[in-house]
Amino acid sequence: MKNMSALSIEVGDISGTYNIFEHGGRRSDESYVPAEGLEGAAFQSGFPAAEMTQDEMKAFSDIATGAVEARKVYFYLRNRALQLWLENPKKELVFDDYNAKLERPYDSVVSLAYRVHAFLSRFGYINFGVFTRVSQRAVRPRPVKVLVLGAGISGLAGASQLQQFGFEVVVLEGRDRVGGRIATFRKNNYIADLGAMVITGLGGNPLAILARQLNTELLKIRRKCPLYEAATGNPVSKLRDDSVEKEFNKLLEACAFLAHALDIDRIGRKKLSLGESMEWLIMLQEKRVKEDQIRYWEEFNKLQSKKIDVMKKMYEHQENADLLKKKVEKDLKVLNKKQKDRGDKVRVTRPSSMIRPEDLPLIADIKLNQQARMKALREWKRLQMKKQVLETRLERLETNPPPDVYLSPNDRKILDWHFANLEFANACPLSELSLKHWDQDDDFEFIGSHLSVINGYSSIPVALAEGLDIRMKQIVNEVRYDQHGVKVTTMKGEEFEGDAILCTLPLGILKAAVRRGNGEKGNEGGMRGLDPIFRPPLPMWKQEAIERLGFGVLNKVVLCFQRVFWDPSVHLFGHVGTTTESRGELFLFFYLYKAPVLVALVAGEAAGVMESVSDEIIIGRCLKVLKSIFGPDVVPHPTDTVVTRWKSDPLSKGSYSYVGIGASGDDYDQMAAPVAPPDSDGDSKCSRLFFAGEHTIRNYPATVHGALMSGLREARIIADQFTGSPYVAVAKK
Ligand SMILES: Cc1cc2nc3c(=O)[nH]c(=O)nc-3n(C[C@H](O)[C@H](O)[C@H](O)COP(=O)(O)OP(=O)(O)OC[C@H]3O[C@@H](n4cnc5c(N)ncnc54)[C@H](O)[C@@H]3O)c2cc1C
Repeated sequence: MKNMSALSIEVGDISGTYNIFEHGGRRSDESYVPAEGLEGAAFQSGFPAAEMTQDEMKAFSDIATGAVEARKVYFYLRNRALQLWLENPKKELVFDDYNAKLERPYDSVVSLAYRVHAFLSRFGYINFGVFTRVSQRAVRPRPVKVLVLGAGISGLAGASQLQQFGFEVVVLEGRDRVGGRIATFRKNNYIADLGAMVITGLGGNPLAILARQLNTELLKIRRKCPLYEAATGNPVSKLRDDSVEKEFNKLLEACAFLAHALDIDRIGRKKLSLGESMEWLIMLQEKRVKEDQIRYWEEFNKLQSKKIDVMKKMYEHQENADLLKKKVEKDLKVLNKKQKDRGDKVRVTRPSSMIRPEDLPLIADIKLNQQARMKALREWKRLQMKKQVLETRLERLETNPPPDVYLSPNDRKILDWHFANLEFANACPLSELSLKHWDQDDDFEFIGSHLSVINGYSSIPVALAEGLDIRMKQIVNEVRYDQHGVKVTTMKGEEFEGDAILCTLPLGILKAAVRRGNGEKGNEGGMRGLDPIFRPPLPMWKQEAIERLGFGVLNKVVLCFQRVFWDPSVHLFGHVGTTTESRGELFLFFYLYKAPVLVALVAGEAAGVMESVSDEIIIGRCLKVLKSIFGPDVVPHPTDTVVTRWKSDPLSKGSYSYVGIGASGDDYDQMAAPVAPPDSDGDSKCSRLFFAGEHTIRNYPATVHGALMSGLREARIIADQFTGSPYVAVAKK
C-alpha cells in the first residue's frame, strides 16, 4: 500500500489540480481509457512491448535463443492476444477466435500461436477475473483437488483460475463473508471501505480488467488536501505547507542517498530504521543550523570590529586634517602679517622668484602641512567608502539572519503529519521500517490517478467469488501435508482432503501459527486456537521469513452524518497532530462516497495505542477535531459510526505487511516459495503447500492488486506442477 503515500497526495494545494470527476461518479470505462495498439496492450498487461520477461524466456527458450525474426513474430502474437483480450475482457478469448484474428503472415505459425495463447491464459494475462466462459472446462480422469485457505482477493483469484484450469477447488474461509481485508460497511445509503479503499492507478494494473468486467464505478480521487492546525483548527498556510513538504522530501532523498548511494544501513551491528535515520538527519540539520548561526555571528562580529577600526582611523585622519588646517591657517596668518609689516606686495601665491628668501622655510612648512592635510582627507574618504561597504555587508547580514531553529514547533508538527502519512502507507511506525529496503518496490508503481470504488470495494471480491465452492465460517485449525496429499481440519472439526493447499492466510496469522507451532504461549488477541498448526512444521527458511517481515496496524473510523458540513469539493483533508507520538491519530479524513460519510485514519504509534481505546473515546476525539476545524455548532452528532481494530481482529492480526528492520525484498520471495513435505532423506519431492497473498509478492506487496497477482501466479504454479506446461515447446526427437 506504500504507493498511497504522501508522494501521491498534493497537500494544501488550494488551486485544485483535478476537476475531472465530480461526486456522482462515472463508469470506469470513461475514467479509464484502454491502452491502444499492440504496444499499448503490452504495457497495460505489464509487458515490455518488444522484450521478453524472465518467465517468457523460460517458457519460450527456443524463441529467446532463436533468430531475431522469430522473436518479432512472438511479440506480435503475444501483443495481439493481449490486445484482443483488452478489447473485450468480459468474454473468454478462445484460441480459435484469436487465431482467426491473426494477420497474415502470422496466421501461419499456428503451433506458436497456440503456445502463446496457452502461456497467457496460464499466467493470468488473459482470461482471468469475471468473464463469460466459452470453452468447455478441461475434464481430468482424476481431478486434482486444491484446498484454498482464505477467501480474500488472492484466494479468490487463485481459486477461480484453478477451477478454470480444470481443478477441483474448495475454499475454506473463517469469516462469514468473502473479501478478507477488502470489507465494505453498508447501512442504508451509507457506504465506507473499512479495509482497502484506493486503487493506485489503472495503467498496468490488472484491477483495471476486473473494473471493466464488472462495470465498476470508480471515483478519481482529487489530490488536493488542505491541512488544518492542531488545536486551533486554522488552515495551514500554503507557504508553510510547501516549505515543510520540501523539507520532508529532502529528508526522504537524504535517507535514500544514505541507504542506496552510500550503502549505509547500520551502525556497528545495529541495523537502522527509516524513522531513526530521519530523526538523525533532523538532528544534523539542527546542528547545521546552530553552526550556521555561530558562523553568522562570527562574521557579524568580524565586520563590526572592522567597522570600528575603520571609524577609529577615520577619526584620527579627521583630527589630523583639522590640526593641519589650523596649523596652515596659523602659518599663513604669520606670513601675511610679516608681509604686511614689511609692506610687501607679494603673496605666497606669486612666482617663487618674487618670494623673499627669509620666508621660504615658513612657506615650505605651509605647503607640507597642506599636502599632509590633503593626504589625511583622501585617506578619510577612502576609509569612508570602506565603512560604507562594511555597513552594506552588515545590513545584508542583519536583514538575512539564519533561522534560529531548523524547524519551528509548528513546522515540526506539519512535518510529523507527513511522517504520519508515510506511516499510514506502510501501516507501521517509521521506527520499524528498514532504512535499506522499505522502498524496495518503488519502481513498480502503476500509472494514472488514484481511484476509489464508488459502490464499495467489496463488490469486486463478491463478484469473483461467484461459482466457487466456498465454505464459510470454517476456521482452519490444522494443516497436514505429506507425500500423498494434504488434510485440513477446521475449528468445527470438519476435515477436508486434497492434493495441494493454496494458503492465503494473512501474515499476522502465519506469525501466530509459527509461534503456536513452536509451543509459545500467548494470548493471541484472546482467540487462542484460531491460528492453524502445521504438521510437519513449516521449514525454518519459511518460518524465518515469516518472522522477519513486519505486519502492521492501520485503523479507520467511519463517521456517517446527515449532511455534508465540509468542503464537498475536496476528497481529503488533513489534521496536524499536537505531538510527534500522536501524529497518526485521525490525521487524514477521506470523503469518497455519495452519502455524507467521512473515513478518518489512525496510523503509526497512534494506531497501536488506539487499539485499546474505547469507540466512544475515539469518536469523541474525531468530533473534537472536526469541531475545531468547522466550528462547534456546525458539526452534528454522527448517525452511525464504525471503528476498526485490525490487531485484535483474530482473522487478520494486523493490516498489511511491511519491510521491517532486518527484512528485505527476498523475504517476499521466501514467503511465495512452495513447501514440499520432507521425505525420509529430508529431501523434498512434489510441493504440497503453495502460498499467495499480499505478503508473497515482492514487487507489489501490501496491495489488493499484488494479492490478486499472487493468486494468479500460484494457480499457474500449481497447474504447471500437476498438469504440465502446455506452452513449453515439445523437444523434437
Ligand atoms: C485498513 C486497510 C487499508 C488498506 N488499504 C488499501 C488500499 O487502499 N489499496 C490497496 O491496494 N490495498 C489496501 N490494503 C491492503 C489490501 O487490503 C490487502 O493487501 C489485500 O486485501 C490482502 O488480500 P489477501 O488475499 O492477501 O488477504 P486477506 O484479504 O486477508 O484474505 C485472507 C483471508 O483468510 C481468512 N482467514 C484468516 N485466518 C483464517 C483461518 N484460520 N481459517 C480460515 N480462513 C482464515 C480471512 O478471513 C481472509 O478472508 C489495505 C489493508 C487494510 C487492512
